[in-house]
Amino acid sequence: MAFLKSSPDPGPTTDGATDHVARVRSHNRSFGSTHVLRSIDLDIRPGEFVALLGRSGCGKSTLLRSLSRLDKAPASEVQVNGRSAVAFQEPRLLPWRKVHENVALALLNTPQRKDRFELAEQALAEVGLSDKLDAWPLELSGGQAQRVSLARALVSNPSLLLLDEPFSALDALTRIEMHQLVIELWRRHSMAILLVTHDVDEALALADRLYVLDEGKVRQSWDISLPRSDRAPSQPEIAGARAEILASLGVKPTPPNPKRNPLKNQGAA
Ligand SMILES: Nc1ncnc2c1ncn2[C@@H]1O[C@H](COP(=O)(O)OP(=O)(O)OP(=O)(O)O)[C@@H](O)[C@H]1O
Repeated sequence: MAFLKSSPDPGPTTDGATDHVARVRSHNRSFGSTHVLRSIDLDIRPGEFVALLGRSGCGKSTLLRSLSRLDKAPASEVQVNGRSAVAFQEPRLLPWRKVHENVALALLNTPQRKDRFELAEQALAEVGLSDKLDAWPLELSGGQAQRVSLARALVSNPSLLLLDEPFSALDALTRIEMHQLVIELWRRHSMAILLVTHDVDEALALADRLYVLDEGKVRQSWDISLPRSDRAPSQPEIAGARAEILASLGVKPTPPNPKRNPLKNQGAA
């Protein structure tokens, strides 16, 4: 079964349409004479998990900043319906605030201190850190700090969660645990997620849809219908999808090591 299908181009903007949490049309962003984003079209539907993949410097974080409103874009180019929240590559916790206070900082519109604490407590329980409420950020491991950052993004109940390479600094095992956690949170909260990543396998494992960005342009977009739990995809299926995605960026997959003994892997050596 082919699980990678070319996704149709986003249609024209319809006034008042609410079939999307984010809609980007002909979005350009330049810094001085450097054109970073060039006529980007992109849609994120409610509850959808979208990955944005591309080489370093192609404009992924710039697009995420437009979507998060950290960088102000014209409303005709970037529309986000509802609240968005971001988790960055570095957890960005305030070292002089306890863990629960760092999470509660995202609740500026919740006036009662007690309510802020309860919501922070709940969000920290969801990421498995009930025992770290009163810890200081410096007492956390990298993975735990990243969980706090996720709790801080979740606590405001966003309809769009923006993840800017939040797992790239973690070791491989912690990264797998974080993938599982994000999928669990995504299912429970039914929010849409945009994950910025360099990692083709991470995008394939997590996303429903994938946009490949290259030199500030959307090169290609795909629907991914890779079953997450019912049936593990076969190695050739994954390899085929990976090769197709890499080809859109003009990259060839790493060839097998010719010195490796092929019999060894078959258990015959
Ligand atoms: N505030 C800014 N002022 C000037 N140039 C900027 C600014 N923000 C981003 N850029 C430039 O825009 C380009 C794209 O940066 P961006 O951070 O979006 O890339 P990226 O794809 O997220 O890269 P990476 O994967 O390495 O994080 C880079 O050349 C960067 O130097």
